[in-house]
Amino acid sequence: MSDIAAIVVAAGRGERAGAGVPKQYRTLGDAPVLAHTLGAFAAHPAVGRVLAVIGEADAIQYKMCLSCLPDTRRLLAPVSGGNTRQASVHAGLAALADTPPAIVLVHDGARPFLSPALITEAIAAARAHGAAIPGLPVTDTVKIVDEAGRVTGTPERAGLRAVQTPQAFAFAPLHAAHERARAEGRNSFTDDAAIMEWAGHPVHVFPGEATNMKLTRPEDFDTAERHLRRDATLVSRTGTGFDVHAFADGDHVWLGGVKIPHARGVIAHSDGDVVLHALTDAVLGALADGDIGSHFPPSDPQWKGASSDRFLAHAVALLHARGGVLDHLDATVICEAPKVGPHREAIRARIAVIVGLPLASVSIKATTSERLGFTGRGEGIAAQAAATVRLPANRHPTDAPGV
Ligand SMILES: Nc1ccn([C@@H]2O[C@H](COP(=O)(O)OP(=O)(O)OP(=O)(O)O)[C@@H](O)[C@H]2O)c(=O)n1
Ligand SMILES: C[C@](O)(CO)[C@H](O)COP(=O)(O)O
Repeated sequence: MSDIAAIVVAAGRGERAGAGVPKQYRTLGDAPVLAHTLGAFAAHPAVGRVLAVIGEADAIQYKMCLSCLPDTRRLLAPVSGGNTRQASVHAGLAALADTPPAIVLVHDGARPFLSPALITEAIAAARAHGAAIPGLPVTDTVKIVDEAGRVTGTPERAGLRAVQTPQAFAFAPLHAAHERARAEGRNSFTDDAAIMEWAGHPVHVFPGEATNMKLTRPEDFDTAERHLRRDATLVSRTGTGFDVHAFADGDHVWLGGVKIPHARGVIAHSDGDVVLHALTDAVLGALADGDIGSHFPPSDPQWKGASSDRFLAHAVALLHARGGVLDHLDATVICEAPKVGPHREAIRARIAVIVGLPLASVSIKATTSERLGFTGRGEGIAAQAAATVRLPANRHPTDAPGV
């Protein structure tokens, strides 16, 4: 089982959004808000368990959400929340404490647009820093105002971040901090990072996503519907990639981010992972944005021996930065040996985690070249790949006529 669990808090009443029904159960597109949110975690390859914290009276609405999800296998039975967000998160942590995960993600049920890449980033940042939260630079000037409406201060804007969820933590210290806050009657923390700060833990901030809005006020639902409609107007593009490395002395090769024992190694500036290189070129091809060599020149010493995960992650980050969505990856390894079959599922799982796709959208195939050519003679290994993405029409400079 994965050592990562997600707690989705959805026990609020949505007073500020109005409409007489908790906002997480209002319909957005073709499903309740909460179904979108839970679906994002349930489909993420790295998340093993998803726990919803719901209102005591909301069991029927919650069941409706489940009926909108294609796969509910990783969803645990929901638990009841408390009177505050803090109390609801505490209820979720308490429910996980008997079989604690290493990392827990805490997310608002009312933030339905988080991307798979943000979940991947949150997990990586929590592994690296213990406590990590997504945040965006503030674009308005922020004032501190007293009860009479008088400005009492203007904080330096450069150091401010508007923070979001998923907030990601090593489970044990977050659980302990929540327990301590509860025992000491500290009940007014508005996010989990604040509890960790209060308990003396450093918290790292990584870039959030402008689209990861929290539905809070009535007008937010119009923005959310517009966001969904924009998604429907994305145009599909396909890119292809191809890569070759010659065999040399060594005892392993890297394929799709997995180290595979083999009687030979490869000659390469990086780790020589033909699968990740071909996939990186395929994503860059779909973006019409050069190739792996133009983004990571082999002449640059910093890429010497580099793990190729970062090349593919970079290409996918470029796609997201342009408002695009990665839909599917497909690669074929061409070699006489090593045999890819025994490693296929591990490779698919690793790639799924690197790019934040569900496993069902990552395909790995292999073929020999019938002993013909350089692969047939065992002189080297090759891979070809295709990436299917969706992009906003006319967003990239190279879409403009004449460019
Ligand atoms: N007692 C609470 C309060 C909030 N939440 C959840 O925490 C998230 C962020 O809270 P917020 O946007 O404030 O939601 P509400 O409390 O529902 O909104 P409002 O304050 O307008 O009533 C939401 O997904 C909400 O359902 C919760 O699980 N339990
Ligand atoms: C956790 C949070 O979403 C981070 O921005 C926010 O603090 C929740 O605040 P709310 O008052 O419960 O909406």
